[in-house]
Amino acid sequence: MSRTKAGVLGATGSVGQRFILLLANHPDFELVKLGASSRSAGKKYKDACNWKQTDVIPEYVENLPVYECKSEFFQDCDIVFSGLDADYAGVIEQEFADNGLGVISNAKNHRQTPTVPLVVPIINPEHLALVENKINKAKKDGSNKGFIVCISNCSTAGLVAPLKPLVDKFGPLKYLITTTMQAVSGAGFSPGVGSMDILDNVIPYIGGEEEKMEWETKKILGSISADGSSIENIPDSELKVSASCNRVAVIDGHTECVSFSFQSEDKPSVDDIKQCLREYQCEATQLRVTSAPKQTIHVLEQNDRPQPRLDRNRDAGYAVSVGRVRKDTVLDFKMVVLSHNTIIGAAGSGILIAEILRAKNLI
Ligand SMILES: NC(=O)C1=CN([C@@H]2O[C@H](COP(=O)(O)OP(=O)(O)OC[C@H]3O[C@@H](n4cnc5c(N)ncnc54)[C@H](OP(=O)(O)O)[C@@H]3O)[C@@H](O)[C@H]2O)C=CC1
Ligand SMILES: N[C@@H](CC(=O)OP(=O)(O)O)C(=O)O
Repeated sequence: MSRTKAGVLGATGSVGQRFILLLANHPDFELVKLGASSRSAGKKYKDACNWKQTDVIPEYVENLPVYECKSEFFQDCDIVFSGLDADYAGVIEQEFADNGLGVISNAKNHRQTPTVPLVVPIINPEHLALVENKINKAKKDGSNKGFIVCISNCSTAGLVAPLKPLVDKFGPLKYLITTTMQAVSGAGFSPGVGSMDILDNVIPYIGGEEEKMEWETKKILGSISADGSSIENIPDSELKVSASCNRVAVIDGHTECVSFSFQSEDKPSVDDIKQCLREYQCEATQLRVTSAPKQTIHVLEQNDRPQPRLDRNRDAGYAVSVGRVRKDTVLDFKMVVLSHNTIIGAAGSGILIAEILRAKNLI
């Protein structure tokens, strides 16, 4: 099978750089086009980009030209990954989809659209059925095959990862409370978080983050409509979610303290919870796609884990770590969750979604 040709929008930014690292030498994808703002367009990537990754820029990417983000320049791509600034992503991604391109987006703009799946690929890949239905329709009647898939907010990805297997096994949740400690890479590079603001400090506010976590959870845990064209969120009356978000002096890896209650009065034990999480295997692993984690959720027994520096790279950042699972005195249970915010919380999820679409011959 030949490699799938890929483009990256917002290629110079924090998420864009992570896309480039993950696509470099990827056996399934060939990175052929890069896009960013008009400030960068026309330059070689190495001159347009303020590279901040700990690995060097892949050699063949250094001299690739950067294009303006217009679909006419990306028609040779089979799939386009977007790490665009959310101030511009909405219009640009829609123009790409309207012109026949498939876009996997990290930006928030289209997440609330019911016909756009909001996917954490280790958790709800079944929502990609919306894309499958659209592509199959296009094959039949020649309609536009362009689509947008959104990746969730990075903190939401970590939150829902252990909850979905628990809901599948023990039934719906009633209450969910999370307090996050989010890495600085989540705030991007331009301008990002200043060192004078974050060193020796904690910032107890991340604009818009709490609202996103509270509603995105209900879409990701929601279901596909009967006609297969949209996602129906869990109603607010059935699940109450409360998020408190904080920025901490960590480079990569979002940590969350999560408490939750099930609707059912028939409660599982702490051991039941841990066993369910350990046994969970995501569809990507079953499909054996390239970046699938071997172990989707790592349950850690040491009482001081997970920690971002020690645990964020488990399964190359595609897995989520859970520790300190215990009974809660107010809700049913509490635990600590850690996820790599730019891998399973952003670019890595995009790659995994594309690998799943490719495994199903949809791209
Ligand atoms: N960082 C993270 O962990 C996560 C971020 N996200 C989301 O991903 C997106 C990107 O975030 P991040 O990488 O942190 O942001 P950055 O600020 O680091 O990068 C933004 C990118 O958008 C490009 N851009 C800016 N203005 C325009 C424009 N007018 N037209 C075309 N391109 C433009 C920039 O190009 P140029 O260099 O030319 O200005 C740059 O490539 C955001 O929507 C963010 O909310 C989602 C999940 C996690
Ligand atoms: N806001 C997140 C990053 C993110 O995921 O943002 P968004 O939901 O806009 O994609 C952070 O600061 O860590």
